[in-house]
Order: sequence, then structure tokens, then C-alpha cells
Amino acid sequence: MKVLSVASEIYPLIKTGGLADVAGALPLAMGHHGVEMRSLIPGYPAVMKKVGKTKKVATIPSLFGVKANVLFVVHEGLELYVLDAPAFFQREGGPYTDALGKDHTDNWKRFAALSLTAAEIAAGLIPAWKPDLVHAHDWQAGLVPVYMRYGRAPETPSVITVHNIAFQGQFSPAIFPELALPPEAYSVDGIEYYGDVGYLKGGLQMAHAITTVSPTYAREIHQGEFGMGLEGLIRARASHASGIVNGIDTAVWNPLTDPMLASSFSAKQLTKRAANREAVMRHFGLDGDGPIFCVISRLTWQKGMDLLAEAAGDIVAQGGMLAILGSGDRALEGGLVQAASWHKGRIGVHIGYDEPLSHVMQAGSDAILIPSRFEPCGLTQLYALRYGCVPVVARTGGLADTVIDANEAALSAGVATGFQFSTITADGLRQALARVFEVWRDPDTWRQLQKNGMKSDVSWDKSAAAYAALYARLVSKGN
Ligand SMILES: Nc1ncnc2c1ncn2[C@@H]1O[C@H](COP(=O)(O)OP(=O)(O)O[C@H]2O[C@H](CO)[C@@H](O)[C@H](O)[C@H]2O)[C@@H](O)[C@H]1O
Repeated sequence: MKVLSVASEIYPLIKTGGLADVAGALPLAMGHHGVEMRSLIPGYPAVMKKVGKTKKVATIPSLFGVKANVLFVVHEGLELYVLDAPAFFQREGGPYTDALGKDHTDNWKRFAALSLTAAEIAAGLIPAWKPDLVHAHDWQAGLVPVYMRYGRAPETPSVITVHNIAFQGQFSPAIFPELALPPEAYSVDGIEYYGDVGYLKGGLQMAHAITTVSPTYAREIHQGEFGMGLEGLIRARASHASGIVNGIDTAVWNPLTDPMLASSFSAKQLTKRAANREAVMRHFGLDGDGPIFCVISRLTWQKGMDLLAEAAGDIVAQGGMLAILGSGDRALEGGLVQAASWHKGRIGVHIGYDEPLSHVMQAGSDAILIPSRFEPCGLTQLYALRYGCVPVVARTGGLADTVIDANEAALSAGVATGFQFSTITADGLRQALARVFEVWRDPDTWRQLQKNGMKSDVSWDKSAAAYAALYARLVSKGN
């Protein structure tokens, strides 16, 4: 079966968050399930530079008024169609923002262009490779099912995956006439969304199936608190929606072979984590001998980083250390930097994005803190499990589905892998930290937690099989 995946970022070419990891790992995992998955991605400068020599497979003379080519290349096992439309994608800055971090004002057009190209590929733009199904990710690809339904591929099944329903791609209705859609598309059954145009809304309405990245989040978004305005639509389409938990690329994230580590290790040689611990301490200027808690995150309200700032002093008071890597909200960044200046040698902050450092932190820290208010799946707890770094997580979304809390029952059954807390407040986090310190003081139990985590199946195997079954069902139905 041929499946076209459409995403606005893909590891290892361009990444701002977890979407890239999933978009980069899923195609490789699907290969083991008889699915030939190719990915359509925008030709940002970083992508064009890294892929090197490409082959032109299609030309679109006027894509919203600009000339575009579709290029094909195989990069690190990924079969890629790159949308080379310099007017849209050859820009300074990130995939969505300019060099100053401001959203491009024409993002609606840039990602409509990506989506329309995907629909054209579904309709046969590249005769040698016509997909049996198209899988769109997040709002940036939200219009893919819309263009397919209203265009020339209404029969080809489509799936949309929601990685975070908080990001919806909501734009002024003034853009509608420029989207090259028929007038009836601007309706409650189409892309109209509270008087605006909603890209994710349109995708959720039109896709043949909806998935999100964990079973718990799939249930949570039925409620207003989590659905963020889309809960009614999610409920109406519940019979077409499901949750499939993310896996991770266990070849990239392998503590035995990871070239980014100071020292490789396995569950049998946990003492070899020590060199990584030293590297973390050096990088963050830490000098204690208690447990190291790490945070690798966007520094935002979603991720509970204000709660972390409130509870940081408690970690130090109990003899722990804290290493924070992230960027995001300026006020939250400032609060954490200030905590570090108050607790020199105990709290270290690195504002920025650093992939190799994130690997070393997972390999050298004792625990990772993830106090998210909501978390569709979460990947850092999965990397942590694999690297013997014990996850301490809020009980929400995929965090609830992937970490087994170290309560008495789970500890005595020998299955606990981390700590969960359900009151997602600074006090809830403090209480969890008290439990963490208690177990930390018992090295045998702590080691057992690490080993259980390292044994957990965080690979794509099961989830790729679930996607393969979903694709097969949709394709065999005729849609
Ligand atoms: N400063 C930094 N330096 C280096 N690496 C950093 C970093 N900050 C974050 N990262 C990395 O970026 C990724 C973030 O993954 P998350 O699962 O937290 O996803 P995110 O919230 O971006 O995406 C959404 O999509 C994913 C994928 O479906 C869901 O898991 C998640 O719940 C949802 O919110 C991880 O690989 C992490 O290591």
C-alpha cells in the first residue's frame, strides 16, 4: 500500500517539536507493515541544504500564483517529496516564524499550498506514484482532506492526526476567497469555524478517519477543557476517531549506540551512566551529589513550566539538582533563569534548542520532570524510559498511558516505571517530588524503576501495526 504523509516538519531535516519526531519515525516503522510511506514536506532552506541532489518529478506552474516544483529524494531512509516553492519557503527564521520569531503573515497561504499539492499528488500529479491513502498531520496539513474532498481525489481515503489540538490554524474569513475552494466549503460542514476559517477544523470534518497520539488524549478532547472549541466536532465524529500512542525511533534513541553520549550504557551497566551525569553537571554548572532532575521542553503554560518554577526551590531544599533545557515564553524563561541565579550550583538553565544536549541529559539525569497541564502524547518520557531516566509526570494524555506509577501495588508487582501526579498544581508536583526523593533514598528500588523503564516497549511496533490496520480498513472500504 502506498501512503503519502504530509507534515510541516520532519526529523532529521527540520524540527521544532514532537511532530517532527513522529513524522520522521513513522514512515520507517510503516515499512515493516507493508506500507510504502512517502512524505511531502516544504522546501525550507534547511531542508534544501541537507537533502542535496534531488530529482524533479512535477511542476506546478501556478500554486497560489507562484511557480513550484515537487522534488524527490531519499534521505536517511526517508522517501521525500519536497515542495520547492521559494516564494513560500525560502525564508530566514523557523518553519513558521521570521528571524525575530514572529509568525509569517502568509502562513495560511504557505500551508494551503502544501495541502493543495498533497491533494494534487493524491489525484495523480506524479503518475509513477499515486497514493492509496493520504495521512495529514496537524493544522498545517489540515486542508489536505478538504482539498481532496472538494477536488479531484474525493474517493481517496484520508487520515488526519492531531498532535496538539491547541494549535488550530484559525484565520480571518477574508482569506476564504483565495483558497481556491468552492463556496459551499465555507459552511459549518466545511472549514467555517466560529465565523473564521479553521484549517484543523476542516481536516477533522473532512478526513475519513481522525487519530490522535494517545488513547487518553483521544477521550480527553471530547471535553471542552481539552477540546479547545473542537470538542463538539470530535464528539460528532467519535465513531471515526481513535488514539494511537506514539513510539520513538529506537535506532536514534539507543543508549548502547547513541554517538551523542559521553558514555554508552545498557540496563545491565547502569553505572556507565556516570560519565553522562558528569557531562550534565559540567554543562549546567552543578556541584551537588543528590539526584539530577532534568527538563527538556518548550517553556510554556501547556508544559506546566510555571509550576516547575514554583517547585524548583523544593528540589534544592531536598538535596536535588535541576537542569533545564528549553525555550519559549519569555516570562517563564526569565523566572527559571532567576531561580538558577538564586540556586547557583543546584539549578542550571540553558535557554535554547540543542538536540545533542537533550540526549546527554536523558542519559545522565536521574529523573525527568513533565508537569504538563495537557499532553497529547509526550515523547520525552519515552526517551527517558529508554535511557534509565525516571519520568515524573502529570497524569494526563499520553503521559498517563505510558508511565506506570510507583505506587505500592506497582512497586511490589515489580512493574513501576515512574511517578504520576493527578493534581496538576505546584503542590501536586511538590507531593510527587517528596515521593521521588523517598524512593531515591532506596537505591535498589530506584535501580529497579530504571530497569523496568528500560524494558518498556517504547518502539513503534504496536502503533505502526495499529496505523497499518486503520489504513487497510479505510482502503478496503473504498474510503
Ligand atoms: N530545547 C530543546 N532542545 C532539544 N530538544 C528539545 C527541546 N525542547 C523540546 N525538545 C524535543 O522536542 C520534542 C518535543 O516532544 P513533545 O512530545 O514534548 O512534543 P510537542 O509538545 O512539541 O508536540 C506535540 O506532538 C507530539 C508528537 O505527537 C506529542 O508527543 C506532544 O504531546 C504534543 O504536544 C522531543 O523530542 C524533545 O526532546
